[in-house]
Amino acid sequence: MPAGDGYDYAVPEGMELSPGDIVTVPLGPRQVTGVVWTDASDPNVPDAKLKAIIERYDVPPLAPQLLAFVDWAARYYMVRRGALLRMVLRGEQGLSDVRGKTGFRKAPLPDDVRLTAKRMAVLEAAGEAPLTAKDLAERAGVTEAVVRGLANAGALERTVFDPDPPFDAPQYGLPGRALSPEQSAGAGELRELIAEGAGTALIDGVTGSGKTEVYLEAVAEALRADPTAQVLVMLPEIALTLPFLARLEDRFGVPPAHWHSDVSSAQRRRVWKRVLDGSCRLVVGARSALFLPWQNLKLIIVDEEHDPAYKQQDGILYHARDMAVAMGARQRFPVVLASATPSLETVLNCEDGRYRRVELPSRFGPAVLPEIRVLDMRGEGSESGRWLAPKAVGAINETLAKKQQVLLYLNRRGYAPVTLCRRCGERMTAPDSDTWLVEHKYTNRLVCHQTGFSMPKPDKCPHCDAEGTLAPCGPGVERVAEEAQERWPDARVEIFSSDTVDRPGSAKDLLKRMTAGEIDILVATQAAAKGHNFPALTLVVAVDADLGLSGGDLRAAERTYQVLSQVSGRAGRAADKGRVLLQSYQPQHPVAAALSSGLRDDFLNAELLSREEIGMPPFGRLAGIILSAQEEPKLMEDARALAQAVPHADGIEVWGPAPAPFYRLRGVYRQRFLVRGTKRSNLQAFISDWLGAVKPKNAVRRVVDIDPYNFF
Ligand SMILES: Nc1ncnc2c1ncn2[C@@H]1O[C@H](COP(=O)(O)OP(=O)(O)OP(=O)(O)O)[C@@H](O)[C@H]1O
Ligand SMILES: [Zn+2]
Repeated sequence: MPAGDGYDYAVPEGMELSPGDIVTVPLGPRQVTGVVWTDASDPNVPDAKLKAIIERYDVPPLAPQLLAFVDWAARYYMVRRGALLRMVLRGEQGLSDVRGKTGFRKAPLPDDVRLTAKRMAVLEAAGEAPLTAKDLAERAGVTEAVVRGLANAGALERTVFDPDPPFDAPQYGLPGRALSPEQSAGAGELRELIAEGAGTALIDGVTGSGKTEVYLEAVAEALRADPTAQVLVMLPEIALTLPFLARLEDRFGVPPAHWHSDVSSAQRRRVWKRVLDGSCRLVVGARSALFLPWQNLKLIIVDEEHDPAYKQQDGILYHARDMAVAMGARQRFPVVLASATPSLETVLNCEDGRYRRVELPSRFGPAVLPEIRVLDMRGEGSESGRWLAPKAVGAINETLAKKQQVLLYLNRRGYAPVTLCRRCGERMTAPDSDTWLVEHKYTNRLVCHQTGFSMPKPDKCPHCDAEGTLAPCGPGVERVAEEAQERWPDARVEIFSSDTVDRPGSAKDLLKRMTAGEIDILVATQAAAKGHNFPALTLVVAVDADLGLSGGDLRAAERTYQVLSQVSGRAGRAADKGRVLLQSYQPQHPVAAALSSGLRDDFLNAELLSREEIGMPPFGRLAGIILSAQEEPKLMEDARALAQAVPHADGIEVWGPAPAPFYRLRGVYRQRFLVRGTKRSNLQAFISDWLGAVKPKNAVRRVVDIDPYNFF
């Protein structure tokens, strides 16, 4: 059924079915996996016309509360039920019957085996535990034929096994670490929440206060209270690191199941299958883990709840934190959010008494919060072509002299954000988008960060044909790293951004080297801001603390505040006190003031007030409607027709159409409406009436974004 809202099928004689059963059905010329939604049939479709269900899988049915949630979420996000169900079925390879599969594992190497590079890769990937030819080939990056060839040569042992064994049960009875009195009190409150069996709590604790230790107590309690309870610990993708998994393994005695975009298909299949049969009881995952086929979910932890990465930006535009809270409320289980910089949505929910607030105001152990200073770049700016102010250079000198580590934070990938022709002023843009190309020196290419388009950096200006006139403008991480290496030739300088850690494993390596003190200066984008513990890191410099304040985004100030406090929170997490320098051209901005004074709540209150004044979230509700088409006239026609058809509704306003900030992206033109309502408005009903009244023009795509976070 993952096609639309559902289809009717006939049940063949002798097949017993109930809602939630997973089946194979014919759909047009194909056979697809579907889920039985109801046994009620549509009286308008004569039984004789129905095609029959082909097969029912011998697995437990999806839980009734999961079906109900899919229905609810589909209505909330105004998408087809089938589209949401497709996310639930994302591990459907777990349906194939794999009992008694042939697997391959390490064997003593016979002398006469010819070893090629591909064969070596397989031998390296093979272990004591058997893997199917497919899984082993995937790990080694070769074809299955290579695996079979090695087995035939006697270098791998063939064996029959279950490739998706159940997960070992988490040992909730192990003692956790000794908690501080503050942490104990917090854990006590969460245990109360588990006993009550419902409600949302926020662990509001400064960076390094030990929020993880506290919520792990709640996890243990939920596992203990119900022998079939399942628990999900959700993190932003990027924070799902090895040290975090190791911490969970320490606490519960077994490696936790984990789920995110980088897990192998074998792991994905196993987790999905074992969540469905209920034997996998503890999953650590990124946002999509919310849609695993849970049987008895009893607790969700949402760590770093403020993180914008919880909002999915393509496909179904859901917000995983919001969905977790909604799921808990509808299925009656507790949800625990954690953050040092909670979102305004969550802050307001706490103030209105809807969420319980658990506070951890100080760092654990001897560590204290770093001292934060704003460097006024208007007075003490850097020399031209350089990006570090003299005071920052001085502080870095002192830190390196003490053999401590420095983090230079700049949320801009690449070498330079803009490439200009010095002769004619031409700004390099992508050929099919209104986006600037960013120079990446590392690869010597110009890259569009919106679409991923890239091209070699040309020798000549494409506009005026002058040679060698294309010049980088402004800094990216690569350029700051270049400056650091020039100034401190002996220092070990490395870059942490999605370009330098693009392979699975490379981020792990880099974090390991940083933790072990093998890097002196780490130049990093937001990728390094989250959750890491670098014991010898005592100085953080935000190279451009204003970046992010511009752009007219509703949440610009809030996000800048959050990311700068998170980055600052990396400094001085062990015994040595940390220092943070924020280079800013707007030192009087409330964000800078709140960071240096440490008066977070003043900032939050001021920000709440200004949102309330303009009726914006979290006080009002927003939805975006994005129209896109390859042909501009059709797009404009559709936009005008919609603009004329805006229905009247009390408390709801529609703005637009306006060109989206990137009007042309990948050759597609985009116009946008923004709908604002009050907290009580039914935006979905309004939008559905409105869009339903105007038949879309051919080839114009309309996407509804409920609770938008991005306005491009
Ligand atoms: N009770 C405890 N016993 C021993 N070590 C602890 C305890 N509580 C916290 N720690 C240590 O303090 C450090 C910070 O803890 P943790 O990572 O849980 O903080 P956090 O509040 O999640 O921080 P952030 O918001 O910065 O990610 C970690 O190295 C952790 O191991
Ligand atoms: Zn030119």
